[in-house]
Amino acid sequence: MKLCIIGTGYVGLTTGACFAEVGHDVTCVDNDEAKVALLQAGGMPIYEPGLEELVHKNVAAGRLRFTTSIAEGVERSLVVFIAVPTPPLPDGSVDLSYIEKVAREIAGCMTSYKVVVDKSTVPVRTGEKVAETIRRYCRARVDFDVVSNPEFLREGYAVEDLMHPDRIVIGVQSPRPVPVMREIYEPFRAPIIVTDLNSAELIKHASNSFLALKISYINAISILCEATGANVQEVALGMGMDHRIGREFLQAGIGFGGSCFPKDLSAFIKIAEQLGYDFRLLKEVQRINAEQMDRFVKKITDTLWVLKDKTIGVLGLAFKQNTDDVRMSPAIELCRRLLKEGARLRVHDPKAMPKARAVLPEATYIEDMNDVAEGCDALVIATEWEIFKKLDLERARRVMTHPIMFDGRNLFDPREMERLGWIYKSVGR
Ligand SMILES: NC(=O)C1=CN([C@@H]2O[C@H](COP(=O)(O)OP(=O)(O)OC[C@H]3O[C@@H](n4cnc5c(N)ncnc54)[C@H](O)[C@@H]3O)[C@@H](O)[C@H]2O)C=CC1
Ligand SMILES: O=C(O)[C@H]1O[C@H](OP(=O)(O)OP(=O)(O)OC[C@H]2O[C@@H](n3ccc(=O)[nH]c3=O)[C@H](O)[C@@H]2O)[C@H](O)[C@@H](O)[C@@H]1O
Repeated sequence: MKLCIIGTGYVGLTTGACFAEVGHDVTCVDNDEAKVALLQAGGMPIYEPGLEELVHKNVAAGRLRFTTSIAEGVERSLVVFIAVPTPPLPDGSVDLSYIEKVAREIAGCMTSYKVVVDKSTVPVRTGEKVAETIRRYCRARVDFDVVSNPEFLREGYAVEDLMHPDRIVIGVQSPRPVPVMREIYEPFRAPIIVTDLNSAELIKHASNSFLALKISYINAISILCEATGANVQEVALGMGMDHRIGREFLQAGIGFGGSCFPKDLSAFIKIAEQLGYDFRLLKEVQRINAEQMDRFVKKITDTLWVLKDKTIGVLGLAFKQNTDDVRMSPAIELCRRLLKEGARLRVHDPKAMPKARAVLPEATYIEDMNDVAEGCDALVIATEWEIFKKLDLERARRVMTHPIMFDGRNLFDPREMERLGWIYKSVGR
């Protein structure tokens, strides 16, 4: 099937590569000329495990190409996916100007029937507006269908999630585009849910909000664990083994971040408000998340007392492991809070240092994670990278003024850390 994807970012690029991998003919479009030039030259604008190989393989096979021209992509394809940003506005609602602009541009160059699929995360009723816009701006007066096909991939596992999805959601206004959508997804062998446009859009916001709720729930439980000497990881395990609850998304920590959960929560609360419902449950999820960071910073200041002129080593800058993405990263937020208190920072991340430098220029960047502790008054774990479990703890202990670790991701065993001579503080244990 000939497919076009508009917006070659985390979602567009990984989706495009996976569609090509299963045999579709894919044209990825982006209006960022530098990004397209980089991709055409064989470079990669993002780090995502397995993606580079997939892109190179499918470009070489002639199934994947990059362009800055929407007209070229639309002309060549039957199905046009929209995967452009939907960032938050200051009041929490969604900036839909990228979607609207792309919808107009697609309409302007359509000369035959197209299926226009929204993959960006959008408020309920956006698909209806996209359809109206295309109708208004399509000079050629050709037929089209608008489909909502939300994306559920996680950064850091994007290729795996796309190749083996739990489900595919297809929201339609009529049955006409359903066979085409089924054909696109048939190679992925996943359950397909066909529903109406509004339900599909709600499924996406409701899913992300529920996952955020799960994290805030376990973070709230971590407070009770700390107050009673219980262990939040064991509580989470005991809860999660009930298959109705499930074990995932029960990792207590410094709170969730990233380019999606915070913005999607705000958006969902705003949409609910516009529809006449005060979604207080989700406001509480936001409040618990903000307080979790406050509590962690307080843990550091309670122990170190004055942070001014102290040196703190921070391991982790990405918003989670396996990615170089620092958008709305709790680790970056934590660094900013420590800098504000007057601390000096020695920081390291396996992949996110180039992107972090742009938003956190005040820190000293250390190439080797084992060199971070040198001269530090404390070490902080801010991102759940598996590799940090291999930190040379004995060497770190020797080169620090005092071996204190604040583990915001519960990577180490508290008893073992104490045995090794550390003052060790984690979350909910
Ligand atoms: N990042 C993620 O893990 C996930 C993101 N989403 C949603 O997918 C959407 C896209 O997110 P990301 O891929 O993270 O964003 P991104 O910022 O990484 O990529 C978006 C791309 O669209 C391009 N673009 C903007 N306007 C354009 C235009 N007029 N014409 C052509 N290209 C244009 C940008 O240059 C950029 O390369 C958002 O709605 C997001 O909420 C959904 C699931 C997962
Ligand atoms: O809509 C989106 O963009 C995506 O948002 C999330 O994916 P992502 O933001 O890539 O990352 P997650 O793995 O969900 O982690 C988000 C944040 O929650 C934190 N987290 C996650 C899980 C957990 O148990 N505890 C916890 O604190 C992570 O550290 C991270 O800061 C969802 O998991 C995806 O299904 C969705 O497609």
